[in-house]
Amino acid sequence: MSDTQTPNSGPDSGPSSGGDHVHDPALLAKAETLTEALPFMQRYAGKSFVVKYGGHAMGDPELARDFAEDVVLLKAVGINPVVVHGGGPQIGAMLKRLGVQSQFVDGLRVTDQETANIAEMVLGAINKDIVTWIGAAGGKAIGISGKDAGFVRASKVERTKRDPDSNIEQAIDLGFVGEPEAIDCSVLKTISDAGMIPVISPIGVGADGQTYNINADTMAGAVAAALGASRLFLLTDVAGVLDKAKKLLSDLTPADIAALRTDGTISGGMIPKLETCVHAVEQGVDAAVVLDGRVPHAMLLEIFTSRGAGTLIRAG
Ligand SMILES: Nc1ncnc2c1ncn2[C@@H]1O[C@H](COP(=O)(O)OP(=O)(O)O)[C@@H](O)[C@H]1O
Ligand SMILES: CC(=O)N[C@@H](CCC(=O)OP(=O)(O)O)C(=O)O
Repeated sequence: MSDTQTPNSGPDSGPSSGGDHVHDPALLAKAETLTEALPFMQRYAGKSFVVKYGGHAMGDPELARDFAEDVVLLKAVGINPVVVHGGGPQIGAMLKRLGVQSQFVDGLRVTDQETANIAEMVLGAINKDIVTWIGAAGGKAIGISGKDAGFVRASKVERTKRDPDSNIEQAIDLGFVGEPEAIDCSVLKTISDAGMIPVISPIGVGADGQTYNINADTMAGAVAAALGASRLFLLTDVAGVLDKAKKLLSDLTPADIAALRTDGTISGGMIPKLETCVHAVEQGVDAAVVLDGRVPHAMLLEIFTSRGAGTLIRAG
């Protein structure tokens, strides 16, 4: 320490004269926030957290900066964050610009070869943006898709729908929509062990080399399950899962989610999101959380304070 520096002369040390600042409530509140975080830091050190950053949560550059800072902070306190990103709205905008029609079935984009190519291109650009934000926040990120080192082998998603007239199950062809069949976690561990943060684009490769468009929630859940992650965070553009009266549901089990789906409370993109959460917790992930990505530092508040945010999903 230099001669001119005193123990309280940090950038935010407040009034410099007298002893009053020792009891400065703002300073004490900051110290309390840090000590409140301590048991959580101790509990989670060395654990993997998978964070899915949705396309809807990406719009605001300030929020993107906050998100990157949160991820870098997790890494700095010994947690291994793994980022999986979406980009649905951005893919939709590009398809529109190029005059390509697009439709969704249960939150999944029907994907022909041209759509798969465009999705891969748009997701690749988003991937590098996130890598750059993390770099700007002082972290080191490596951007990869499931094609890199072939780490996500995908297979075609098969869906059926019951025809209301004949009551017969009919196959629906979603094209090149894939789901992870096998994930090679050694690639992620190599990146994490080297002090870097993997940033994953939701593209997989089939046994035959075919490119598959994977819903980013599905990808995140599969990565979390394969890693045996402690937490799966799904950042989106709503406060969490809402009931029919738009009230936040703060805790859900897989049985609750099945009932919400049957009675139509959840629809669209929330369907694959919650399917993912159920799958992840049933595969051993301790908990999944649907979080509001519009709230600055939503993830830090959820992880390092005792006030929960969003909707927590645990195995029943
Ligand atoms: N019960 C529900 N509670 C909250 N959101 C819901 C519900 N049912 C459907 N949704 C929709 O799910 C959307 C989130 O999914 P999605 O659009 O795929 O987001 P993201 O791009 O962040 O993954 C919300 O914006 C909302 O429109
Ligand atoms: C098969 C499928 O639906 N793939 C998604 C992949 C991106 C995604 O999931 O992005 P969000 O998380 O932002 O919605 C798509 O084409 O939109």
